[in-house]
This record gives sequence, C-alpha cells and structure tokens, in this order.
Amino acid sequence: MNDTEAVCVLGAGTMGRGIAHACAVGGHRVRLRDVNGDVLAEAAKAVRRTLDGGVERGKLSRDEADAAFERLETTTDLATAAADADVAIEAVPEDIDLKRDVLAEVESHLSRDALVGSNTSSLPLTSVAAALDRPGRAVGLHFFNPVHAMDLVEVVLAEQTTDTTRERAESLVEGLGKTAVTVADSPGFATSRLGAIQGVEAIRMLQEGVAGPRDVDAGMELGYRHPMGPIELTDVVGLDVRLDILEHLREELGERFAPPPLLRRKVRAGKLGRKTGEGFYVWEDGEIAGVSGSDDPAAEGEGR
Ligand SMILES: NC(=O)c1ccc[n+]([C@@H]2O[C@H](COP(=O)([O-])OP(=O)(O)OC[C@H]3O[C@@H](n4cnc5c(N)ncnc54)[C@H](O)[C@@H]3O)[C@@H](O)[C@H]2O)c1
Repeated sequence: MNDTEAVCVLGAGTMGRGIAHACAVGGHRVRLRDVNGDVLAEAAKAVRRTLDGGVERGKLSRDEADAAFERLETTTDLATAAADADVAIEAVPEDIDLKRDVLAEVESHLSRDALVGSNTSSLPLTSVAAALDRPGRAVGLHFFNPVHAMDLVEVVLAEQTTDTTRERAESLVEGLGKTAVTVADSPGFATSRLGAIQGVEAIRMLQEGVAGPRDVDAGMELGYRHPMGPIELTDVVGLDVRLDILEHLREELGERFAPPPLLRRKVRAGKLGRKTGEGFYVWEDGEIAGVSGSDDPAAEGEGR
C-alpha cells in the first residue's frame, strides 16, 4: 500500500464514516458512498468534527486535517465511488444478503487487483467472499468503534483469502497507524465472541438482580482494568446491534449466546442505548446521566 491509493468505503453510518476518516488521515484518497444523501452530508460533517477534535488534542496539525478532509469525497453513485479504487471496504448494515449484494455489485466496477474488505463484526466472511467472482481478494477488516480512537483492526481470513490479500490487508492496517490481529473466519471471530459472551452474562446478572448496571460495570473497570464495563459498552455499541450479533452467535455456537429477555424488551421499546438517549443507562449529550429505571430493583446498585 502506498499513500496515493484510492479507497472506496460503502456505507457512511457509524463505522463507514470512521473508516473514511482513518483512511483519509492515513494519506489515502477516499470516496465514501451511501444510498442516503442526507447520511453522506452528516458523515462529512462528522469527519470534519473528528479532524477538528484531533487538531485540538494535538494529534495532527491544522494543515494535515485540512489535507485529509480534501482527500475525502462523498457520493451516492456506486460507479463514481468505485472508479479507480485500489481498495473497497463495505460498512453497510449487518445483513449477509445485503453485504453479498453490495460487494458483488461493487466488484463489477473494480479493477482485477483491487482488495475487497468487509467490516462485518460477526457474519461468516467465507460466505460474503463467495459472492465475488474473485473471492481470493476478499478479507475481513473489522474496525472498532470509534474508529479514530481504536488501535485494533481484526483482519479476518475467509477460506478463499489469498496470502497476497492477507499481506495487503495487514499492510493497509499498519499504514493507518493501527494494529492488525489476524484471525480465521469463525463465528464472532476472536473479539466479538468474547465481548458478546461477557455482555450477555452481564445482562443476565441484571435480570437476576445480582447487581445494578453501575456495580457490574465498576466490577470490570476496577477489578479487571477494563476501560469500560460490559453494560455501558452495550449501550455504546447499540442494544439492537448487540441483539443481532447474539442471534447470529446463538445460531452458530449454541444457547450460551441466547439473548436475554431484558435485552429484547429494551430493543422493542426503542431503548437502543446512547444513540437513542436510553438503554441500560440514560444518556445526555453523549454522557451517562443515570440508570434506566425500568429494569429491576437493583437498577442503581449500591455504593455509587
Ligand atoms: N457500530 C459498531 O460499533 C460496529 C463496530 C464494528 C463493526 N460494525 C459493523 O459495521 C457495519 C456497519 O455498522 P454501522 O454501525 O456503521 O451501521 P449504520 O447503520 O450506522 O450504517 C450503515 C449505513 O449503510 C448504509 N447503506 C445501506 N445500504 C447500503 C448500500 N447498498 N450501499 C451503501 N450504503 C448502504 C445505510 O444508509 C447506513 O448509513 C456492520 O456490519 C456492523 O456489524 C459495527
């Protein structure tokens, strides 16, 4: 990978805009594509805000931030987004049929050698890759949220992924100043599987009244030095996103991943976490303002 390569990012939601930001800061020309023009406008503003935040925190100079922003283009047109791209990375919703369709469609616009990355956090990459005419170019590039602040990218190898693709993917990740952890395609890969099992057990503990959200979280933060407890993390990731991941892991790996009824109730009520202002916690301006009241008598827990 060199600095002048072109990256096409498909989907401009939470992750797509973050990946676009990271690639632009990493020196790549980026075309960000979404089916929704309003989402694209919001994504461009979000990238600008993140760049400005980076300048304020001394992470990059004003000139570097401006240059990175100039390297970013947005479009709703797939052919424009994919034209001359060396790398295409999809960050569309976690739906296998959608991902297969999106990647097969983008492949028809790509050169023979372009790399095709998927940001899926739990779907079988081998099935995603099978939608391509040249599946050996497919690789999982599992970025973490928020992308600009997270140093890890899981590089996931589909059955079909070639050694050349693997090397290119690892070098792309390193060029972005992040650390690549390479894992075989298996349900939930390494990180989502472990993260999901801890999150699901934490929600079961709330259900059983073992402790409230604050105490469960403090236990892992102070006792295990996790930067964020599993309940708060579920709110940040999104309860709907977590539910989808659990449904999938349950199907693939068994009942230990079965989503707890409490999680389903919250999702049905539209309490999806930080993004809707309430999940297990109540959120104001992106910060925890209290504990959601409807859980159980132990909701607030003791001691904090
Ligand atoms: N949110 C997270 O914390 C997180 C972390 C790691 C990985 N992921 C994975 O990243 C992917 C995206 O998640 P997200 O949270 O950014 O979702 P999101 O809902 O915020 O964004 C998805 C975007 O894709 C767009 N889209 C839908 N169909 C499209 C198409 N055909 N072409 C282009 N754009 C299209 C939607 O308009 C939306 O803006 C999922 O696979 C998810 O599992 C999410």
